[in-house]
Amino acid sequence: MPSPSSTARSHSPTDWHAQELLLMREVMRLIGRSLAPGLVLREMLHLMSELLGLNRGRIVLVDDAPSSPAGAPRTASIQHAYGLTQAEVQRGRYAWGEGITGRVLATGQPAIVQDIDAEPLFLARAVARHQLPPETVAFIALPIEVNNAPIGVLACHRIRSRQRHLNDDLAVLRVLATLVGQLLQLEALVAEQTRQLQARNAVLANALNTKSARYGLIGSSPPLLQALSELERVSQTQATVLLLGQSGTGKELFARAVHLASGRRDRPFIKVNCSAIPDALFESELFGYEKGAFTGASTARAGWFEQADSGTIFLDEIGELPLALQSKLLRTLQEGTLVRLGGQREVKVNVRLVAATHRDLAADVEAGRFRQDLYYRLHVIPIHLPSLAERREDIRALALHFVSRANQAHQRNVNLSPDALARLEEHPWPGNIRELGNVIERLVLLTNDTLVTRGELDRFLPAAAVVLPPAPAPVQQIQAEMPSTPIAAAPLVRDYASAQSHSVQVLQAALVEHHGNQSRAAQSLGLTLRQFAYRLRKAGLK
Ligand SMILES: Nc1ncnc2c1ncn2[C@@H]1O[C@H](COP(=O)(O)OP(=O)(O)OP(=O)(O)O)[C@@H](O)[C@H]1O
Repeated sequence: MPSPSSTARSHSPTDWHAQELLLMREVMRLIGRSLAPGLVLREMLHLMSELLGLNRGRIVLVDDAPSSPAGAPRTASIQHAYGLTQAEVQRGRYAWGEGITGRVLATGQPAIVQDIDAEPLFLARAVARHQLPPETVAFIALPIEVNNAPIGVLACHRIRSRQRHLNDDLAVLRVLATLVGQLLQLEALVAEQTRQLQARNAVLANALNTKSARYGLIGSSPPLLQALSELERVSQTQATVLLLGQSGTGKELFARAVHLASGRRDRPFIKVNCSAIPDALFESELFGYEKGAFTGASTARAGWFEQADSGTIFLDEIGELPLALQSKLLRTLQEGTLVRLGGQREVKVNVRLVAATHRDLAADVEAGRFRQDLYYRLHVIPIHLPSLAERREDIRALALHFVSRANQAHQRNVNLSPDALARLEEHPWPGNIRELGNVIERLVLLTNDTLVTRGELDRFLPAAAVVLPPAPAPVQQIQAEMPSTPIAAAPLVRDYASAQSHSVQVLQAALVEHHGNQSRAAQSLGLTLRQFAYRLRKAGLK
């Protein structure tokens, strides 16, 4: 290429225009080649000098010193340069408002110094005056902005006695300063996303390495690991396990873990949600029926106990089991046999029972709602599952796990900012892990942002006062809503009061009083959990 000073002085306006276009084309080409702005910016400054005679170009950027105390004076320094020695670059540090460069930073306004020798504010700090040509030298400094705030300065020297018009140089420099701002903003965005992905990977890798991951359980908090080690100790035995814990704490996942950790892992795992089955259907569902046992029983059918033979049966919400069936269950557990509804024959079953409840079974025994002998039988190995509030250190890993899962399921690319994760750690989570999972899924589906911050997250967090525990599985909900026409004479059919027996306000007040605990709220109104849940749904509260 020709030397800058010779070309700069002999071009026609058309030549200059061609040089400008060449500069732009070269810079654009470079941007496409590399994401590292250092290379692009240095080459841009080189071409400014080579093609337009705008010499000793430099990019001064605000010093980003997170360790400096709040309120410390801000400074900026030369980060990219062309035609400056190492020592000159080192000297290029400016306080806010200091000299021409500092002023451009402080005001966000461009500065054009026609003659540096005549400008008292000009510092000649980076390049000493005697290093510059003896003729009149101009200095141009333009702000580099991101989101309308100056983050740096693009500056260069210019020999004043050239034919090229100053305004033409300014027009090109303005475009270049805008481009630099965009490049730096992109670089910051990529760096932030990379940092977040690395942090997320670290948390997920850590979670995967823990033994809980073997059962699909995320978390490594001491209370979770404690529950897990109790589980592993008993999994190889045949003993009944009783999982205690609030709704949504992972009782079903733990029940599956008991099954997977046992020698029965290749045999069936049958889950039964006792709170979702109408009383009249309990016996036939659990123990099966013979042909002709009731109207409509045109064929015999094995119940869930038989289907779980040589595997594991998980009776969720066992506190909801009608009293009459509690004694039948006890017999099956003690003798390993059952008799189908309408049958005579004893059928042998080899089933391991895992039961779960969020109720205080001891209190139910006391109140005569639960058989004491069955309670003792179930209570051989109780495992307490911690609430999410007792294991806040797991919230981050769980949240990231749910974000990943929801992103995959809905083909989205949503991330949580560090302050959003901190907000999740502060939330009380009365609905525990299920509530956390639901909030994250809703957020991933509905947010318009790819990076969700604390403020955006707040829109998705429920108001603290009324937090409803989650609903049972959908199929079983349908069963629960079926009219309760007794199939066989059930000795303990609960009285189904009218669905409008309690107003919305009464239902809501009961929930608030019992901190969202549906069982307690139902009890306080003299309703079963199912009756209560049904009314909630009817009232549109669920
Ligand atoms: N440690 C965990 N890691 C990942 N997901 C979990 C964990 N614990 C629970 N979950 C998820 O949270 C949700 C609720 O868990 P689960 O159904 O096992 O709770 P629960 O205690 O049985 O609730 P309920 O008493 O209401 O039946 C499920 O989607 C489950 O996959």
